[in-house]
Amino acid sequence: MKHELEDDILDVLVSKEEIQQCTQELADRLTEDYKGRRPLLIGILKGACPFLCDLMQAMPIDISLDFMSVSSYGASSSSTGEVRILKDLDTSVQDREIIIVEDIIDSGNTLFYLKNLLLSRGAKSVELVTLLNKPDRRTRDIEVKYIGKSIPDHFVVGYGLDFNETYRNLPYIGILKPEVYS
Ligand SMILES: O=P(O)(O)OC[C@H]1O[C@H](OP(=O)(O)OP(=O)(O)O)[C@H](O)[C@@H]1O
Ligand code: HPA
Repeated sequence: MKHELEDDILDVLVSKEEIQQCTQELADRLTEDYKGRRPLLIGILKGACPFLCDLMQAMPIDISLDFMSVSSYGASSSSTGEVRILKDLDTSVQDREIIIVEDIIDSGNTLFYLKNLLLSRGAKSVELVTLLNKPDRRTRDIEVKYIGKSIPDHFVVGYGLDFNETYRNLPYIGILKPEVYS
């Protein structure tokens, strides 16, 4: 029998409808806070792509857009939390108001590093928006102003989030069946 992605999902944690609702609420807040300020939205590849696409279309204000791709060095063992930049920005951040867009914040290491990097490059302000937040996993003290939904410490996939580069195209956030890991 044909194997479908859905066969590997134990439970739907955040439905398509709930994702849409969280996204709209975040977009409304960002629209209100950033109108007239032309923020630079920076999407962190690859996981943030579906969320970024939906979020920016729900923000009827002037924005600009760029992307970064980063990879962690085994973050928790590094006190500086350094991450490797695989793709850097095309745009200068000097004096820009930045909104970093993420699908999920887990340890907080990626955003801790990126926020400090962009401030050191002369950004005027840097705020973080994430669809999902896993507070139980946090090892970095970072302020995340815009959070869609806080979730328990499950490994989740879908809507951009992957396991071994699979499941990113599921339209909802799901918990994987344990046997998929083993
Ligand atoms: O808070 P942290 O512990 O730093 O984890 C969060 C990071 O991990 C995920 O990316 P991942 O490295 O899996 O890359 P991907 O988006 O390409 O899947 C996610 O998109 C964040 O960038
Ligand atoms: O729960 C997760 N799923 C997929 N990628 C992730 N990166 C951090 N947390 C997760």
